[in-house]
Amino acid sequence: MKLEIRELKKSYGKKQALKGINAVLTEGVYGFLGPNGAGKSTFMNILTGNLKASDGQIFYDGENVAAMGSRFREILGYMPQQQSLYPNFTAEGFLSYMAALRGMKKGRAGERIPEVLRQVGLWDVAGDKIGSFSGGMKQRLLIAQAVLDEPKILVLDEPTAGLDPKQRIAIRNLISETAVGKIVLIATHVVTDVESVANRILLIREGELLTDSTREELTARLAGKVWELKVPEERLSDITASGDCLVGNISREGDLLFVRVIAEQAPEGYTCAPMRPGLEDVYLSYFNE
Ligand SMILES: Nc1ncnc2c1ncn2[C@@H]1O[C@H](COP(=O)(O)OP(=O)(O)OP(=O)(O)O)[C@@H](O)[C@H]1O
Repeated sequence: MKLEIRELKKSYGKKQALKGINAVLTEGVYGFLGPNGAGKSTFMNILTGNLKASDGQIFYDGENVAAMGSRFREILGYMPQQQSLYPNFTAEGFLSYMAALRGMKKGRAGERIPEVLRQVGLWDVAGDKIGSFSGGMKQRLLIAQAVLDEPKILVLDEPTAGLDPKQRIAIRNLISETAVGKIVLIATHVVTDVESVANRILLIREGELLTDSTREELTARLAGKVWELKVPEERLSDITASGDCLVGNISREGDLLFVRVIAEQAPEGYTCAPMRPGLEDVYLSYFNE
């Protein structure tokens, strides 16, 4: 299974939102990371057929998806950013409706709906109205509709937006479980959403793909460059103003601050411990501006 994106471009008037994206996706989970306005939604909307590209093509196993039409949509599952789901539908009713929209046969929908409701942990509330659901439950229902027709390609746009930390973990685990055997693309600017689940990371900025690498390859580039400094509060501005390092997370213990930085060399004059680079550091190193 292969999804190939060739020189994909999109302009809105003078604004070039995608400037020629090239990528080859095979089975696995891809984290599609970039700051607001980078072009993630534009890319996802083109992939899911909601928006027309200005130029370029997408191929699925060598076949142009534009020519595949509804055959491509049938193998695609899409979880949009959270939207107002019909509050008066029950979870089960909503999935029946989505199954009908997708043209699923009644018998198959009847088998799949209980299956996916169980998978996302909503079986017990299958008959409850969506209006009574929490944000996390709604996200789970959106995942359920995306995987209902057993898509080969699963596209998730900001799957944990608006959720609390516990719900985020539950959604991430659910994505890992449902991802098996598929091409899964998760667009987000929340690094922790993809850190543990994605095999590959695509970084996008201003419509350009900066890198397509494994997490390990990306973090290896920062080996020996991430440090934690112990800094008295009054000296924090020295670090932020120095320009020698990128400043990441800051945590406090009493009067001392623990400041995570990326720097070519250990900053002098501070108690300093080397740290193992993570994806957050990678993100900071690309998108600090
Ligand atoms: N309909 C539109 N008309 C004009 N400009 C647009 C339109 N949609 C998006 N843009 C612009 O294209 C660029 C890419 O936007 P896009 O929504 O794809 O980014 P994004 O990475 O998804 O951001 P976010 O995380 O905020 O959703 C931005 O500069 C945005 O302002």
